[in-house]
Amino acid sequence: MSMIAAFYSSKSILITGATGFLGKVLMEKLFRTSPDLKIIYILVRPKAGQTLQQRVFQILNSKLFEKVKEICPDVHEKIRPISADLNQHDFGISKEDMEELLSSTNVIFHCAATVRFDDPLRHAVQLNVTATQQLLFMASQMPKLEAFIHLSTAFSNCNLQHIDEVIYPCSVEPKKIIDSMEWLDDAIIDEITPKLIGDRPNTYTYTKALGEIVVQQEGANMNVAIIRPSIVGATWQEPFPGWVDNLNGPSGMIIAAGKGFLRSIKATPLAIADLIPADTVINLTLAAGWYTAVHRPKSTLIYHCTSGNLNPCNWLKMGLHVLETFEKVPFEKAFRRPKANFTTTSFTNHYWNAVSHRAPAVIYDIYLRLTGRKPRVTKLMNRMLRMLSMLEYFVNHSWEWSTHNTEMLMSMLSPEDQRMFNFDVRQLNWLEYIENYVLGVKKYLLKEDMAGIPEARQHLKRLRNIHYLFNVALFLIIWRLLIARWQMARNIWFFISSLHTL
Ligand SMILES: CCCCCCCCCCCCCCCCCCCCCCCCCC(=O)SCCNC(=O)CCNC(=O)[C@H](O)C(C)(C)COP(=O)(O)OP(=O)(O)OC[C@H]1O[C@@H](n2cnc3c(N)ncnc32)[C@H](O)[C@@H]1OP(=O)(O)O
Ligand SMILES: NC(=O)C1=CN([C@@H]2O[C@H](COP(=O)(O)OP(=O)(O)OC[C@H]3O[C@@H](n4cnc5c(N)ncnc54)[C@H](OP(=O)(O)O)[C@@H]3O)[C@@H](O)[C@H]2O)C=CC1
Repeated sequence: MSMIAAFYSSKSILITGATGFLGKVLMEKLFRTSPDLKIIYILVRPKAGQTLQQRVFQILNSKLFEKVKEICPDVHEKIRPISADLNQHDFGISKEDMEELLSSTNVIFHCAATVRFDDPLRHAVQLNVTATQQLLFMASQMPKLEAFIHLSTAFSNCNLQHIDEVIYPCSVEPKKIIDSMEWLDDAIIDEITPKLIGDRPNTYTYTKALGEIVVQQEGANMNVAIIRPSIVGATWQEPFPGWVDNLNGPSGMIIAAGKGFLRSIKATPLAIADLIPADTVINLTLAAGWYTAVHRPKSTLIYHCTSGNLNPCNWLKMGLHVLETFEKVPFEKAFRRPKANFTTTSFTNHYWNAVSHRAPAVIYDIYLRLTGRKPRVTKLMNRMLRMLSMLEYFVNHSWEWSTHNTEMLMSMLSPEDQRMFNFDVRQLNWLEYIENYVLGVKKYLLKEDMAGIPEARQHLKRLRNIHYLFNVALFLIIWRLLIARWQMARNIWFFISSLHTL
């Protein structure tokens, strides 16, 4: 019997961010491996005109939960959505709900965060720091609490090159930052943001670092652990390979490349592409929850959930394999053929952005306008370029994350748990993983049917012919202009014609 699965059976578990990418994989795994668990409370806000129940219904009816519904048919009754907005005081939770949460919760998984890189500091602090502090305050009033697991990011200290499983101090104490957000106005916050984030690239990584310090300080008397995943990608094995449901990180870029929008990217080809599958992150998270509650380590343990030092893969290998997979499973209605390369200098990057990204978008929009349709490609292209500029930092640096705690945890698991909650990335075959990732993006994100592959291939052939025609036409126009204006070009032309008549 799995010790981890047995631990979660009959437990009341509170999850924040359960409607997010990792939160859903976490809930799925919990229900699949511990169908006897008592209840999962999820803090959810109503969104896009949907009630809490509708949001939960949508999640449970997705493909991700198909296996769970077989194993745990009463899953609907075991999820209790609680109306909560982490931006509000006490999260806006009703008195009755709060009482129930405080008296029943055994384990907390704190996954909610803003993962947007460019969020204004005030908003990022509110969600990634203040809300974490408030949740810890709630946790301190839970008599039955056994473990508090905080999801952070391996990039919270990305200003360092070698990162250990420790919490690093920030120049200003989180409490001072939280306080100052209350009285500083937006203009001043915007002005001081670059100074505060210092050599980190964005407010996300900075506020996640502050969040960790808060966890260490406020959670000193609790059983707390921090998980630091690197770049989370589609699932590797469970519940099935390739599941992904948002555009963050590499997924959006895979779409952009597969649809022919992304043709070049400024990246260091041999830098480590530290991707980690979502199910690996969740297996480690659940194992850490069990270990924290049962073994009660004396200090807050931090677990790096990264692949680089155990099973490294670089951007070149990854990029090439993504492109190779497009040949097997092309995406439908591509804008251009999927073909991309890496640029390494700012000059070549600007050049290829102009020639391969902006110019085709402008030309296509002119065509749309001429045929009476609404131009839209330049807008899409600008959005992609913005995203690309935000990701650039992460594809041009390499980090070394030590993984002593993660390896220690692995060694503490029974053989059964090592199989059921596998987070040993040494077993990951990158080529197979990337292929399934691209396939997953096609099926679950783009919702494209595999039956459409022959038509997608035909479309790519048409694009290739248009490309050849375009190049020939361009060549003839330039040549004609040269002959008209340049004596040397005329001489060459006469020379070639005379060769032909010989
Ligand atoms: C020689 C061979 C060469 C081979 C070459 C091969 C090359 C070819 C192969 C290529 C593949 C392999 C390499 C890939 C490299 C990837 C590197 C990844 C590094 C990741 C590091 C992560 C480290 C940290 C990890 C963490 O710890 S955390 C997780 C990471 N966090 C994020 O990734 C959030 C980022 N995002 C934002 O920060 C905001 O999104 C923001 C961008 C500001 C926009 O912001 P804004 O303009 O306001 O737009 P939105 O409101 O967000 O969206 C507005 C509209 O755009 C949509 N849309 C949002 N996004 C995206 C998106 N991506 N893509 C497309 N659309 C998107 C949205 O659906 C909405 O559509 P609509 O509803 O309007 O129709
Ligand atoms: N994905 C990645 O590449 C990585 C993620 N991480 C960390 O993992 C955790 C989960 O990330 P991921 O699942 O990808 O993120 P998502 O963006 O997919 O999910 C974020 C979750 O937080 C919830 N949330 C946001 N704001 C509020 C709010 N005001 N009140 C209540 N809930 C809110 C969202 O709810 P709603 O659905 O209502 O928006 C959603 O459920 C985060 O802590 C992140 O920092 C770390 C490394 C990499």
